[in-house]
Amino acid sequence: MAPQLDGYFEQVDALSESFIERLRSAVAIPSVSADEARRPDVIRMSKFLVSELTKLGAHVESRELGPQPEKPHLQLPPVVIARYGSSTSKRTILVYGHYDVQPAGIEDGWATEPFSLSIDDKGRMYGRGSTDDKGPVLGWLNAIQAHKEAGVELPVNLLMCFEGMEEYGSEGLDDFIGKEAKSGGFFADADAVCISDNYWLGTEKPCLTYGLRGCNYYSVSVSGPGQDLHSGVFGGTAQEPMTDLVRVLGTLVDTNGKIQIPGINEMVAPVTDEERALYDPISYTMENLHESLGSTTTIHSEKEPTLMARWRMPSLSLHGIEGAFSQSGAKTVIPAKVTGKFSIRTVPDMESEKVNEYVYKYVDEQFKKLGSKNKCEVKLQHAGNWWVASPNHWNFSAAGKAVEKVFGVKPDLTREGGSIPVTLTFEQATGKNVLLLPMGSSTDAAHSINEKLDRRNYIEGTKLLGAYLHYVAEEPMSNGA
Ligand SMILES: C[C@H](N)C(=O)N[C@@H](Cc1c[nH]cn1)C(=O)O
Ligand SMILES: [Zn+2]
Ligand SMILES: [Zn+2]
Repeated sequence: MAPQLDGYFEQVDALSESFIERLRSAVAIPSVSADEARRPDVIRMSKFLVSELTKLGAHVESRELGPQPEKPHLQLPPVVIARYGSSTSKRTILVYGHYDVQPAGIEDGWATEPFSLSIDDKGRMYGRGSTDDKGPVLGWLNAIQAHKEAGVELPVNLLMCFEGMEEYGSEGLDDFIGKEAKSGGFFADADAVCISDNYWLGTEKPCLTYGLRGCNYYSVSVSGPGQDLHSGVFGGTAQEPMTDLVRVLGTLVDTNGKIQIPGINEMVAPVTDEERALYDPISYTMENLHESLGSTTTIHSEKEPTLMARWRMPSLSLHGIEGAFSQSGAKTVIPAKVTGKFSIRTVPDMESEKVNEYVYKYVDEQFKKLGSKNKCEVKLQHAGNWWVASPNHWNFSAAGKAVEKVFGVKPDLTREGGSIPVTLTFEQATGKNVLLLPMGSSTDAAHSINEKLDRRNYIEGTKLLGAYLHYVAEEPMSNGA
């Protein structure tokens, strides 16, 4: 395999500038799934992928998912599915990624235009979606191209599934995967699944990830007055929705992250001694956290409770308030309706439905305690389950060998604090092992301002994805099903 991989690696290096241009084109499409006005751009991004994959010689289909639940005037973006190779003597690997991104605007504090790839002298490539998840998605396309141009045969059949609603709870995708994983469906012959959509723990050492937290995302709206009011004219005469909302939101979690909703923490599976022992060997320091956090304002001061808090415990975050005055300046308005957004990251053995029940009950109680005449409504916006898999499978061993080949180190085995709602769906629908093989590093600032992907992670990451396909082709079946 060595000469084949060497030829492939050389080709990746030779094509690296064109791979960066491919990422530049993708970042320039503001495919923000949460923003209705951006839906045409999300669709444009799907077309970009279809066109790139077609040029590479893949069989590509753009599959419609129908109207968006709750917003039926909007069509969901299509799922782009593709196949490269169909040899019955090769293993078939299904890869997943998403082409939608989180919202971003220069006014949020970005140092450069978020939808224009900007590369600094250290090779940091800034732009929304660079690491989450356009870089990794394009990594698969780059891997195909470099194989073709190096004249190296892809040692597996590659199935691809790229969606455009991941950052909005992967609406519509579960049913689609369920259907396509069945006999005769597009994904029916997958032997294993690989997802590149999370991050290394630090900046130097790659990792393989076998667990994710789930995410239940809520909105809580408080309304009263018929329209926004002048606070000089109406202040002191009307009960204010914003006052009620911040008081309710303030009861959900404390400064040290302890969730105040009864029943939530009680559902968490106890940590076993065996599990605790897994944390010690992981290469991670509080300095790594400070670097990625951009501050030292941590809740814990030690590595183990920090990693547990991220991977193994639930957390509740407040995200924002729709309808509130948020610009600079001093507008003296009383907003008539405000909607707070918060989410709970879930872990084993939390049950999503129960989490919802506890949240609704608690929010109602807290609002009632205020004795307000305003109206309060709490709703689930979307939910995705937690996932934990076995890393003792050929899918993981192959990825471990690929990491050693490309980066010269053994990867850490990690869990991830973020959520990829369809991971569990893929596992259940295909009945196959799912591996998370991240490309980006801990300092990439996914979802934040100044999101970036380092050139090294993108180019060596492309090598890694290709090398993984070679090692996966060679792994004996005995190691897992
Ligand atoms: C880990 C992945 N790259 C990611 O960012 N996932 C999102 C998924 C999500 C859930 N609700 C909204 N988006 C995340 O973890 O926030
Ligand atoms: Zn994301
Ligand atoms: Zn992502």
